[in-house]
Amino acid sequence: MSSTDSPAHSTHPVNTTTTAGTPLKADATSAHPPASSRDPTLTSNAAQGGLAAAHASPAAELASLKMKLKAALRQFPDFPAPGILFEDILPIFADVQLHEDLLRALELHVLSASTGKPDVVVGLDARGFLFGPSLALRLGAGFVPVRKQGKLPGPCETAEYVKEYGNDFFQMQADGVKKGQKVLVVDDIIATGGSASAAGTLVEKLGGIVVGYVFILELDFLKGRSKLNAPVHTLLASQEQKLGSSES
Ligand SMILES: O=P(O)(O)OC[C@H]1O[C@H](OP(=O)(O)OP(=O)(O)O)[C@H](O)[C@@H]1O
Ligand SMILES: Nc1ncnc2[nH]cnc12
Repeated sequence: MSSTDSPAHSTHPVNTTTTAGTPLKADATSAHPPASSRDPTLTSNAAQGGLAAAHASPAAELASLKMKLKAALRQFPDFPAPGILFEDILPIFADVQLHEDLLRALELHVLSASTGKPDVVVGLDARGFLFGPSLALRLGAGFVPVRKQGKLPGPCETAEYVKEYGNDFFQMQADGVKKGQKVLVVDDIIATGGSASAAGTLVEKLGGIVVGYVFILELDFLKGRSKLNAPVHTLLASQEQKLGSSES
């Protein structure tokens, strides 16, 4: 898998908004890097230059798809709490072509992984449900949800976790994953890694083997991947630091 190992970076096109308004194109700031800068996760020079229409390789196709996906993200300052720059992935799903591009990019990413095809895709409540089942179908894998506490019937395993803006409990049904099954954990965003780490803990409690984690977007300044004990694959990376932070 051509995993994005997310070296230090800071660049992506930025749409911001006032607290209640429509997102606006913004000037670059430390928290909102300039739109013209290159994103090191977009690795193909050809794709960056818009020359990858006829893809010479899966890597070139993936680079081209990433560029389109990244341009669709929106940022909302101070949501859901002051100091949080919220990354909104929903425009991807509102557009048929971008939705298709996302699934193709994730499929390319996973199929190039040395871990091979998983038996089960585990998606995290709630945004991991937006694409987890579709990706599972493409991979010929089952889909099993991790849900917030109190939503699942029958015997469940529970894990508490802390995320970028609060803490919560996750649950999985006790028979959701069978002993020895290979599991790919997917979610839209990794921030602190608390949510994904708790999901991995639940899978392991059920006897599953976590073969990898896949995210659309990584807030790599939070170093969430350090909490995860299996390969981490992210399509895009964003945000050098928290909104309002005085660090350079
Ligand atoms: O890496 P972390 O710091 O744990 O943060 C990442 C998690 O936060 C968001 O979910 P949220 O709990 O806001 O729930 P939602 O998907 O229901 O909006 C996001 O979808 C991830 O699941
Ligand atoms: N900054 C952020 N934007 C969107 N979802 C998140 N989940 C955790 N941190 C987030």
